[in-house]
Amino acid sequence: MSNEKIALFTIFGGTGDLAQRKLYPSLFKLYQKGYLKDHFAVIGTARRPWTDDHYHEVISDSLADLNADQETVEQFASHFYYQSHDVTDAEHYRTLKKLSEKLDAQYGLQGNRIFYLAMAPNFFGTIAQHLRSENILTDNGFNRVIIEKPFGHDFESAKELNDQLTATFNENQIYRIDHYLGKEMIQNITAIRFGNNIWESLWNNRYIDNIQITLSEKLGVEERAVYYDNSGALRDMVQNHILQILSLLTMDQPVEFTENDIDVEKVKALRSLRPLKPEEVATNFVRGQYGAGDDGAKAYRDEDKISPDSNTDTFVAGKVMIDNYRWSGVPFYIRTGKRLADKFTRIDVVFKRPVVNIFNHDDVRANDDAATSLDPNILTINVEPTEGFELRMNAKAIGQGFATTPVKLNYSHDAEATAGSPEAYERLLHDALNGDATNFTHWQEVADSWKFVDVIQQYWDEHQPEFPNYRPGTMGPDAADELLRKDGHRWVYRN
Ligand SMILES: NC(=O)C1=CN([C@@H]2O[C@H](COP(=O)(O)OP(=O)(O)OC[C@H]3O[C@@H](n4cnc5c(N)ncnc54)[C@H](OP(=O)(O)O)[C@@H]3O)[C@@H](O)[C@H]2O)C=CC1
Ligand SMILES: O=C1O[C@H](COP(=O)(O)O)[C@@H](O)[C@H](O)[C@H]1O
Repeated sequence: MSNEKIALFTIFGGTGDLAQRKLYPSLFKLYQKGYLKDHFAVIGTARRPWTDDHYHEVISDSLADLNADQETVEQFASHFYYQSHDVTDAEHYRTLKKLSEKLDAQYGLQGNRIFYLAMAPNFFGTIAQHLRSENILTDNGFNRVIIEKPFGHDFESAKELNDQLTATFNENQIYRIDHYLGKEMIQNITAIRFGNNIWESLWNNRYIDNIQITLSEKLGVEERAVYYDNSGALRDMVQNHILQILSLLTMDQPVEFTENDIDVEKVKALRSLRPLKPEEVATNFVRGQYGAGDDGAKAYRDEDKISPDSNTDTFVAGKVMIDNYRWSGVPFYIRTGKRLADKFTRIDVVFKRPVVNIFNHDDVRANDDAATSLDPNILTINVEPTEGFELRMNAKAIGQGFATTPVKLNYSHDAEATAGSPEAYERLLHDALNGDATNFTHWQEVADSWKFVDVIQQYWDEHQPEFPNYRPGTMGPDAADELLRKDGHRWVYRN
């Protein structure tokens, strides 16, 4: 049976960085795998006056790292058409409509349309509005719109944007990208939780002590300084990726593994986040900005296109509580930042220690405490660069006598399987072609996430930070360690 998908992609922002670095290579991989074949076409659109021939060269260059054979690349690129225009100009859409109809007839696209908005978010509303007013949507096929992040700057702007989009598209036609949801190991969270009785029966406040989510980046803001300086780590990484991961870790079991059932549970989890009062922000959240490195690395404020007195956060750590029966009392520690020690994403699930240490009764008596000096079991989900799981347990140390020692059970996907597995954007484009929005964020999730984050951002905006406060190559400011220390915890990953 053929797996071929039929669609016309219209990429707004076809000359941009995202299109060239992520979208064209991902579409090409779908082409190599036969999901895209004869019945697809792509219109790239932006203001630059490119010709189709030049566009084909750009497509070909964007695939350079994939080492594909030239003939396949040329065949793939021949499905691409470039249209130069300004998206604020209604004339643009009339030309687009004509070209779309021509390509539909030429490639047999059955009215199926995917509109990919790979542009600055301030254009999303106007594009959606023109797609409606200029009758670009079809009656005979599907119409889906993929929206890049950021989805708004706060709850109000996100709502305004959503209202603009829903004036043209139904919620089930809107695919809000969160590329973390396309990552193999993030998708694995539901598999390990709901596919293993040992985990699901322990996945609650009786057995779990705390959960830590770390999204650490070694690089700085690179080419995206202007966007980042207006955003900061809280908006850039916490509102979306981290809260999405948190919702997958904490949601209750969906009735079925379907988009709707999963969405219902994720929304419940996000609605259970304990909202912070402004006066609680400083004790539950830490912000940071990197200074200069000993090796001559620039401070954030000295980076290109960054304001020299910028108060933008390049690091966030926080303690999040979830007020429901399953999670009451369990802290979720989150952190993310630029120019940290290394590039990795991991989740550490720290279990409660055994209540009695039969191997050392003095230990219990001395502490007068339920916890013992036995190490806690820790399940680590390595999201990247290694993909796999690690479980720390206590075992008998080899040899005479009886002492316990921590050991690790380790599983990693093998390098060959990982190399062949689809990249996040490829997976998500494939899902959108299939009409499956499970790994996209629904409006209610976006809304609840912004409401949680807005309180923190607003408090920060009203209070002057003491920046810079961490050195590049570290895991952020000392206050991020103190955040856990004062609860009697510590980060599982420390450098
Ligand atoms: N790049 C990345 O790694 C990531 C990007 N994103 C998001 O993706 C979106 C695009 O980002 P990115 O590709 O980096 O941005 P770029 O600045 O590289 O691209 C912007 C695109 O918009 C086009 N454009 C700008 N103004 C107009 C206009 N008035 N009419 C028509 N086209 C216009 C530009 O082309 P021209 O100048 O020719 O008009 C260009 O193609 C943003 O929402 C960003 O936040 C999200 C995650 C990662
Ligand atoms: O969304 C974003 O994510 C990247 C990090 O993504 P990863 O897949 O490389 O972990 C981040 O660099 C960027 O600032 C942010 O907008």
